[in-house]
Amino acid sequence: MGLKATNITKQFNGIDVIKKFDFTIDAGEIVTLVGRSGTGKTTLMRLLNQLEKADNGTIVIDDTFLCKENAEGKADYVSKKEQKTYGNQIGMVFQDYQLFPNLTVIENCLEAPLAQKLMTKEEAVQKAESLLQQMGILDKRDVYPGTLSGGQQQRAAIARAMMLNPKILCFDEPTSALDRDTANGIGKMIQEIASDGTGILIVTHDIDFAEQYGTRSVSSDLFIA
Ligand SMILES: Nc1ncnc2c1ncn2[C@@H]1O[C@H](COP(=O)(O)OP(=O)(O)OP(=O)(O)O)[C@@H](O)[C@H]1O
Repeated sequence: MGLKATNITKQFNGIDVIKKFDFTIDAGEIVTLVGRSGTGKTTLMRLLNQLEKADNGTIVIDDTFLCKENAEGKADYVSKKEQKTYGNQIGMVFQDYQLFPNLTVIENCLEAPLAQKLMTKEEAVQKAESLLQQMGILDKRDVYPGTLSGGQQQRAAIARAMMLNPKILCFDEPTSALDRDTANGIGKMIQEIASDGTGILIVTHDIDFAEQYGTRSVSSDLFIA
C-alpha cells in the first residue's frame, strides 16, 4: 500500500521533463529523490501534490485515484470532489514552508480541517496540540510564524501537513535553510513519522542527508531515460 504513479509523462512547452516514468512510495519508506538541477524532481513532487497536471499516466494512493490513464494513454483526472479526497491522503512541506503569516501556529494547523469541515473545532485543536507536542513546539502554539526560527517553521509546517493523517508526506529541500544539527533533528522527526507507516518523499540536493535518513533513493536522471 502507498503511492503508485505509472507511465507518467509531463511536458513543458512540448519538451519532456518526465517520460513514461514509474514511481512508488510504500507505507513507511523514506524515498529520497536526487539528481541534477533541472531534471524534474520538483515537477514530479508537484504532480503528486496536484500543483501540476500529468499529461499521461496514472496516480493512485491505496485505492484513491488522482488520474487514470485512458485508452489513448492520456491522464484522465477524477472529479473535483474525488481530487479533494486524494488531496487529503498526501501532504507537502514546502522549501519556504508557506505558513500563513497572519495566522498563529495553531491557526495554521486548524485551517484546512475546519475549512473542509473534516473535524470539529475541539477535535482539530486536540490533534494540532498533539502534533505540535510531537514536533517539540507546543510552546509556540499561539505565536506568528514570522517569530519562529527556520527549524521551528519547518516543524510547524510538518504539523500542519499532518493534520489530516496523510498516507504520504512530501518534503521539498527540507535541509536547504538549516544548519547540520537542526537538519539532523528534522531527519529524526521524519524517521519517527515514517515508523508510524507514513510514506515519505524527500526532494534534496543534500546527499549526506539522503544517505543518512533515506531508505531508498531514486535519481531524476532516469525521468527521461
Ligand atoms: N511551470 C513551468 N513552466 C515551464 N517550464 C517549467 C515549469 N516548471 C518547471 N519547468 C521546467 O522543467 C524542468 C524541470 O524543473 P524542476 O524544477 O522540476 O527541476 P528540479 O530537478 O527540481 O531542479 P532543481 O534541482 O534545480 O530544483 C526545468 O527545465 C524547468 O525549467
